[in-house]
Formats: sequence, structure tokens, C-alpha cells
Amino acid sequence: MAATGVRLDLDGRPIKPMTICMIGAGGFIGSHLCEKVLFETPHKILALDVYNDKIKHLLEPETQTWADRIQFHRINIKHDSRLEGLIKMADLTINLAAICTPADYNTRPLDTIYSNFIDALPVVKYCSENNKRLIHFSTCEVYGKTIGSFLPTDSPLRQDPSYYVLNENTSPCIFGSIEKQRWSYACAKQLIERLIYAEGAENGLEFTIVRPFNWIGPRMDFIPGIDGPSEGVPRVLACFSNNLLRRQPLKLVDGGQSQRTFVYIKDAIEAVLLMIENSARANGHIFNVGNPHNEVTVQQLAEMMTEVYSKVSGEPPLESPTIDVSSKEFYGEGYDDSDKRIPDMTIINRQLGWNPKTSLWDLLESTLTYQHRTYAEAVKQAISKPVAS
Ligand SMILES: NC(=O)c1ccc[n+]([C@@H]2O[C@H](COP(=O)([O-])OP(=O)(O)OC[C@H]3O[C@@H](n4cnc5c(N)ncnc54)[C@H](O)[C@@H]3O)[C@@H](O)[C@H]2O)c1
Ligand SMILES: O=c1ccn([C@@H]2O[C@H](COP(=O)(O)OP(=O)(O)O[C@H]3OC[C@@H](O)[C@H](O)[C@H]3O)[C@@H](O)[C@H]2O)c(=O)[nH]1
Repeated sequence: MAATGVRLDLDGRPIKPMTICMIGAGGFIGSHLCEKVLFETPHKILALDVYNDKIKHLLEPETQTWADRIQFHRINIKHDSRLEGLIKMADLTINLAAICTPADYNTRPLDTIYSNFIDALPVVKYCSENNKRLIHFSTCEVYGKTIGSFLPTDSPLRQDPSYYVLNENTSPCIFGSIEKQRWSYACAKQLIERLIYAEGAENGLEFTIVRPFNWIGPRMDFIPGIDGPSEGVPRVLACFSNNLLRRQPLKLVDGGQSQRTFVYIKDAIEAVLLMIENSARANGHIFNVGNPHNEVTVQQLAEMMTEVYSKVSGEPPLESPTIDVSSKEFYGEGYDDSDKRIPDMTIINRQLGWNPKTSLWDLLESTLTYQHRTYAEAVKQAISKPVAS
């Protein structure tokens, strides 16, 4: 499990063990990245987060073979003077901390903007001032809507990839009006990307920016009323998992016609490890990380998840597995949506030789097996409890 022997980078050079300051290590992506680093490399992790439930298995018991390579620091980066010291102790900082659930963007726009821009500023500043490398997590949402979405619906140009495939260096960032507060997140992420890029250009900051395209897998978000608030609205994987576990129809926002490409978290983490260990190839770049072959409409995702869940749980699917709901009813005023998200893979292929491997069916099968094993019993008990009058 632990790394033995000399490990080589993509150019055949030995990889030196490093210390990584991972901010947001207790989240969905952070938990998978911690596992990867601890199980397959000799690197050390300073894990910073407000929560650690998703990495408890890595922190306890302290007799684990990797125990001396991970240290958890319960820190809110909004206001903690220890942040600079921890960044100074590390060779590389990875910033994952963010509010990143769409239900928050239009209902808590101030928290969203502070979290994704203001709170990330000191991290960038400390890395730049102390000559430390930074890998910053942005989002595919910075692309916003596709150019093609503004063409007439019957225009043949809508079939032309140059109107919808999203490229790091050539695609524009197209957001809705200010009253569409959905875009508060994308806009804050875009500005922090521009700031990091400028720190690179003017002050020599060594940086890599990651734009994840809907990474999904075990430990993503929470199941409302089980390990998160009953009224909370997580991202689509957890919303649909919750519906399936409770045998409720899956809610299709505005008919579920938006399209997404989903990539398995374990494939995506391989790309991040390549960035960590190949700094010369990754520095100064922005990388799309997604799976262009796994494109579906949200309605197709709902249908596939219903079929896969029936297979892994042994329960028959509902007679009417989906129901339409308006975005205003589901997310509230100010919601808007990205129409389509296909990542151009040219840059990550050229720099790191990375390609995703897992099909949508296979990644849903392993993820929903996990959801069923982890939550089915707890949901059954929660449903059977009498409701307080
Ligand atoms: N999962 C995806 O598909 C996806 C897609 C696009 C972008 N991203 C980006 O990747 C990053 C990680 O996403 P995730 O899916 O793991 O989300 P997540 O919510 O599971 O993880 C974020 C973690 O950051 C922590 N955090 C937030 N604010 C903090 C603060 N002030 N101080 C300390 N810790 C704080 C949270 O407690 C959480 O554990 C985010 O920046 C997100 O915008 C993710
Ligand atoms: O129950 C649901 C939940 C969601 N949806 C729809 O499913 C689609 C995907 O929703 P998600 O919750 O995964 O969020 P989005 O893909 O829109 O944004 C995400 O993209 C990348 C990251 O930056 C963030 O994690 C998040 O902003 C949206 O069209 C949404 O309206 C439903 O139809 N029903």
C-alpha cells in the first residue's frame, strides 16, 4: 500500500517526497486525494478543514502505517493566523476550500462570493510571498453557458463542436445577468483564477488551476436528514441518491434537459496526482478535468441511476421514477443553468498524458453500491420513525 522504491515522474526524474498543505482536505475531493497520496506516495499531508468526518478513517487509529504522514488541523481559513505558518511548512499548497453547491449560489450569494474569492486571497498571497507552489481548484462553471446556446434552436451550427466544446485558452466565460445570482460562484471563481494568473505573470507565482467537470463518486455531499440537514439541497448525485433511497421520484429541474459530462472521482484524482508530481509540466497551466465521453441530459442521468440502483439494491424501480419541478420551486429566485459541458482534453493530454477510463454506467454502479451500503439502513430507520406532531 505505501510507496516503496524510487518513483519517477513523466520525464523519468526521481520524485522527491514533499509536504502538501491541503486546504479543504475533509471534503469530497480532499478525502479521495488524501487516500491517494497516503496509499501510493511517500508525501506528507497537512490536512486543513473545519470538518474531518470524511477522512476519519485516515486519522484513526494512530497505528495506521501512514499515521505519521497526515496531520489534521481544524482551521477555518477565514480567520486563523496559523494559515501562513502551515503554508510555509509545505512545499505545495492545494486549495479545495469552497462553498460549491448550486443551492447556495442564489440563496447565499454573499457567503458564496466570500468563500470562493475573498477567503482564497490570503492563500494566494502567502504562496506568492513565500515562493510556494499552488494548485487551486476552480470549476468548469467559469465557462458558464455555451456560445451555441444563443443560436436559434434549429441552427445547424449547434452541431458544430466549436460552438460548445470548452477549451481553457479559447472559450469565453458567458454568465447571465447580475440578478441571476446563480453566477455568483462562477464569477468569484473566475476572478480568483485571474488573480492567480496575474500573480504568476507579475510576481512569478508557480501555479496550476484545475477546472473539474462534475466529478462524482462515494462521499460526495450528504444525504438530507441522515448526515446533513433535512432541508439541505446537495448536488445532483446526492439529490438523486436520496430520492432512490427513500423511493421517491427523482426531481427533474425544468425538465432535466441540461447536459453534463460526469467523471469518476478515482479517474480524476489520477490527474491531480500527475499535476502534483510533474510540476514542470503543470505549472502555469489551467486544466479541464472531465470525461467528454460520459455526456447525458439530467433526465438520462435520472433514468440510468434508477436502473443501476434497482440492480444494486434488488428493489424494483418506481412506476413513475421522475417528476418535473420548476427551478424557481427547487432552487428559488435567481437560479440559472449551464446548458452543456464538454471539456476539451487537448491540454491535459499534451502536458500530462491523462485520460479518464470509467464509463458512466460503471461509475454509477460502484457509487450507488456505496450509497446503498452506507445509507439504506439509516434511511429505513428514519422513515419508520413516527413524525412529531
Ligand atoms: N466535485 C466537483 O465536481 C467539483 C466541480 C467543480 C469544482 N469543484 C471545486 O473543487 C473544490 C472541492 O470540491 P468538493 O466537491 O470536494 O467540495 P466539498 O464541499 O466536499 O469540499 C470542500 C471542503 O472545504 C472545506 N471548507 C470550506 N470553507 C472552508 C474554510 N473557510 N476553512 C476551512 N475549510 C473550508 C469544507 O468544510 C469542505 O470539507 C471546490 O473548490 C469546488 O469549487 C468541485
Ligand atoms: O435534484 C436535482 C438536482 C439537480 N438537478 C439538475 O442537475 C444538474 C446538475 O446539478 P449539480 O447539482 O450537479 O450542479 P451543476 O452541475 O449545475 O454545478 C456544479 O458544477 C461544478 C461545480 O463547480 C459545482 O460542484 C456545481 O456548481 C443541474 O442542471 C440541476 O438543475 C436536477 O434536475 N434535480
